[in-house]
Amino acid sequence: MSEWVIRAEGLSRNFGDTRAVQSLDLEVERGRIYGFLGPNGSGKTTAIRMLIGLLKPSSGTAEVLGYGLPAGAEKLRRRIGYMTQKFSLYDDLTVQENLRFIASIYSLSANQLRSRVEDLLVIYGLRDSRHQLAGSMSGGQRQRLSLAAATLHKPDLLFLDEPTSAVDPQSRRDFWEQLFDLSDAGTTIMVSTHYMDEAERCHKLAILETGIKRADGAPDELMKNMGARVVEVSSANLRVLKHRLLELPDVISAAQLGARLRVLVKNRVSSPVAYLSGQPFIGTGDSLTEVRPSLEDVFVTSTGRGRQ
Ligand SMILES: Nc1ncnc2c1ncn2[C@@H]1O[C@H](COP(=O)(O)OP(=O)(O)OP(=O)(O)O)[C@@H](O)[C@H]1O
Repeated sequence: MSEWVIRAEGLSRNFGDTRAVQSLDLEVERGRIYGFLGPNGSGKTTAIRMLIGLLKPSSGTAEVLGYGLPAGAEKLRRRIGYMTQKFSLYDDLTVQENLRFIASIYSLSANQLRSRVEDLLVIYGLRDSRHQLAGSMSGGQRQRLSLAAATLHKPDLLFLDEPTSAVDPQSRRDFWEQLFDLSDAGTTIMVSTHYMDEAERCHKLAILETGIKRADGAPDELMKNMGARVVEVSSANLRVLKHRLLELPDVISAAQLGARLRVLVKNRVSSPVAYLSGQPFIGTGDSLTEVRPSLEDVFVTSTGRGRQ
């Protein structure tokens, strides 16, 4: 039986005339990694801040780890970890001092504190830099330190708001390995991102645009039920071809990827390759192949946005 860690219904938040989050329904199961995928300003941070009880909803309800919000926010805070977009530790303390300082907030005994900090230094590869000032660390190291701090009290639920926006691809991959370890050990993780590859690693995700959830589900499921087929077109004349393709009523988008165009064709077209090949502006030297959808294609079809 599923065990819901987060349930929200009609969750909304306005800032003056800005409807930052609109009527968000959400169900997140224990031990899963759930993603919010959306561009800047789509409401990811606002949704997360409501779910941790930092921000009062304008309307709607949310229950997180069994606590109704905002009434249960104080109790909830002890059982969650939160890592924000910005580095929020002390630049002028060392790695070890930062962790010890945070640990002291959780009223651990001196022995527990020492042993937990030692464990975290090992888990997050920070043992050799324990005496380094946090302010002098690389983006990847700071991110590992932030994750160590957010998980210090072994939270049941971890909120990560665009955690990898300031790090290189290798650090991002390493970071995700750590998230999978945490998830395997039973921690539920909610992560916001605007990176497609990162969203694809989530067990489930919601695509947000202008505060509205446009689609949700497992990445595979979203790709399967996308409502469009994908054709890649190679041609010597991509720029012109792209504009002609976009004029067709059944073409949703045409995005150039290097020497190819990735064209999304509405599902009602039964044979998208034949449909495109039959257009008068497609030359004999052009090649067309149907390919598998990606999460970026799902994003384009569900939001109407994308690389045109
Ligand atoms: N405290 C606030 N006061 C006024 N407007 C706000 C406030 N916080 C967010 N907003 C507005 O609400 C909308 C959603 O912002 P939010 O930060 O939740 O989006 P986001 O998807 O997290 O984007 P980003 O990655 O840029 O933080 C934006 O239009 C933003 O300007």
